[in-house]
Amino acid sequence: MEQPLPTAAAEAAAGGGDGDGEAYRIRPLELADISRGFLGLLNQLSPSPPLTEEAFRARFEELAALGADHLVLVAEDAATGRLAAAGAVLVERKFIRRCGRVGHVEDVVVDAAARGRGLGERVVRRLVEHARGRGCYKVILNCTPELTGFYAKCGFVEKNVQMGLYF
Ligand SMILES: CC(=O)SCCNC(=O)CCNC(=O)[C@H](O)C(C)(C)COP(=O)(O)OP(=O)(O)OC[C@H]1O[C@@H](n2cnc3c(N)ncnc32)[C@H](O)[C@@H]1OP(=O)(O)O
Repeated sequence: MEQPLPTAAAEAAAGGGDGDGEAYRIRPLELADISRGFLGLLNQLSPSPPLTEEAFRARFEELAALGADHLVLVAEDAATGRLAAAGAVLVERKFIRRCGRVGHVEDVVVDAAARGRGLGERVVRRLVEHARGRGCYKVILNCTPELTGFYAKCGFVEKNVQMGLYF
């Protein structure tokens, strides 16, 4: 039986479930989303080799075990049932800042055909609200310079620089 990630209740409590007659319903990722275009959506973010259903399920269950500290949101097109956007936030638990928490926004993507209608901003704002509801004192993300305007619209300000080391 299909179960949404257990973060669903916490996310709903933080303002989720806005399916009230809107064209897109933003909700937590479900196992069945593999057949609603989730992987194709992620492919628009970063082209990857195809993922088997088994691998998808294993990763889904791994993330579910993290509870509300890891939330993947998707936007479902109410008319077609296909996914039009996705994004994730994970909550880092620190020792500093009196054992403070930091939200990390990752893997935000809107289907090419649905861009420019405010969907990306809606997803990001919902991820931020989730992090705030989990007690985070800040939310951070990495992006290319071309996207700073988009994230500024979502309330972010530029701070420091990103560094990476790839294997
Ligand atoms: C942390 C990360 O995940 S970074 C990776 C981000 N994802 C990608 O790059 C994947 C490919 N791109 C996309 O999926 C989309 O273009 C997104 C997610 C960047 C934007 O999604 P959209 O739904 O098109 O954005 P949305 O319509 O919500 O835009 C909100 C506002 O930001 C503005 N905006 C959107 N994209 C940009 C941009 N690249 N530069 C500047 N402003 C932008 C819009 O004009 C809009 O402003 P307005 O309110 O004044 O009209």
